[in-house]
Amino acid sequence: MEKNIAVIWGDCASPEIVTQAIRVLDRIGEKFGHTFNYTDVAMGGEAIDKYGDPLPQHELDKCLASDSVLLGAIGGPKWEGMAGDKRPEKGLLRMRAGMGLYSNNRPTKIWPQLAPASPLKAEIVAQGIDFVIVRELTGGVYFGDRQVNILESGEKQAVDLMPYAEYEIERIGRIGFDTAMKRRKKLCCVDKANVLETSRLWREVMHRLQAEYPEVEYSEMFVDNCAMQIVKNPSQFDVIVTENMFGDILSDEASMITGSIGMIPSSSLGQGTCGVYEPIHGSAPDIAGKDVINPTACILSVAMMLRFSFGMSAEADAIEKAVSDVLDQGLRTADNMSEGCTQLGCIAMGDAIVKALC
Ligand SMILES: NC(=O)c1ccc[n+]([C@@H]2O[C@H](COP(=O)([O-])OP(=O)(O)OC[C@H]3O[C@@H](n4cnc5c(N)ncnc54)[C@H](O)[C@@H]3O)[C@@H](O)[C@H]2O)c1
Ligand SMILES: CC(C)[C@H](C(=O)O)[C@@H](O)C(=O)O
Ligand SMILES: [Mg+2]
Repeated sequence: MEKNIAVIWGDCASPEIVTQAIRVLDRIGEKFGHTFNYTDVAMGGEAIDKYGDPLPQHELDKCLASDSVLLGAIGGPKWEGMAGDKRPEKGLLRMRAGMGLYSNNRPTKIWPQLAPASPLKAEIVAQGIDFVIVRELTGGVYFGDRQVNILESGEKQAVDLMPYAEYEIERIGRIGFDTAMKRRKKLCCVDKANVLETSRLWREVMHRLQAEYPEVEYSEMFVDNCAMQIVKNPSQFDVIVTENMFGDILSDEASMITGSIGMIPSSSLGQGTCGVYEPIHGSAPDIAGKDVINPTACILSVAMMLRFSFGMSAEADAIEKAVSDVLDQGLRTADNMSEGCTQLGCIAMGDAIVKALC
C-alpha cells in the first residue's frame, strides 16, 4: 500500500521523538512492502516563526490532503506570553477543528514490565490498569467564546464559555458506547453534573443512547471523584467518556499510573479515516536537546495510525510487540527507569525498537 502522511515535527523536544517514529514507519514499510510518503507541515511555534501564524491555511490544507497526520507536540517557553489566538496551541486547536476530529482516544494501559515504574502500590497495579479515555475534542471550553471585560471597578474580568450541543455529545457518546462494546462493555461518563448545565445535558443525551446499548454496563461519576478513583482503584474502569477539558486533565493523571506520560499514544478521528496521531504529552521543553525524551508514545501513535487509519493490524501489532520485546530486554528511558534496567537515550531507544522489528 502507498500512504501519504503529513508530518508535524513540532517544537522543543518533539522533533527528537518524531525522528524515531519515522524510522519505525520506514522499517514497517520495508518489512511489509508499503510506501509511506511524508509531507512536512509547520504548526505551532515553528509556524509562528516561519509565517507569523500557528497554522496557516496552506499548512492545514496539507493535513486535509493527507491519509493521516503524525504529530509530536507543539509549544514552548519561546512563545509563552503571546496573545491567545497567536499561541502555538491555537494551531493545534485549529487543526482539530479544521479536520473535524471530535473523538480523541487515549488508551491507559500499563505494560506489565513497567509495573515497578508505576507510583501506585504493587497490589493496586496487580489488579490491572487497562482503560481508554474517550475525550471529546472539538467542543466545550476550548472552543467557546472568550472575552476580557473591564468591570466598573476598572478590574479585568475574563470569560471562557463551555458550550455543548446535543449532536456533539451524541456523536462522542456513541463512540464511548461502541468502544465499550469492543472491550469489557463498561462505560463511565465523567462529568460535573452536580454543578454544570453542560454536564446535565451530557447525562440526558447519554441516557438516550444507553437504551441502544443494553449490553453495556453504564455508570456516571463526578470528575473530582474520578481523579481520585484513577489512583485508588483504576481497575474499575474500562471506557471513560468525557468532555474536552476533563479528558485533557484526567489523561495526564492516568498516564502517570502506567509508569510515565512518555508511554501513552493517542488517536484523534472524525467522520473519515484521516486522523491525527500524537503522544498525549507536550513538547517537554525542560529536556529538549538532551536526547532523554522517551519516543515510545510517539512510536505507539504510529501503531495506532496503522491500525485505525490504514487498516494495517499486523503492522501495528509488530510495533507493539517490538516495544514489548524492548521492555522485556530491560531497556528503559529516564522517565520510566527502575532498578536492574538499562537506561537509554531517545535515539538508542529508537534504535532498540527498530532492531526489535527486524
Ligand atoms: N499535543 C501537544 O502538542 C501538546 C500536549 C501537551 C502540552 N503541549 C505543550 O507543550 C509545552 C510544555 O508543556 P508541559 O511542560 O506542561 O507538558 P509536557 O507534557 O511537555 O511535560 C511535562 C513533564 O513531563 C515530561 N515529559 C513529557 N513527555 C515526556 C516524554 N516523552 N519522555 C520523558 N519525559 C516527558 C517533561 O519533561 C516535563 O517534565 C506547552 O507549550 C504545552 O502547551 C503540547
Ligand atoms: C496543548 C494543549 C492545547 C493540548 C490540549 O489541551 O488538548 C494538550 O494538552 C493535549 O493534551 O493534547
Ligand atoms: Mg494535555
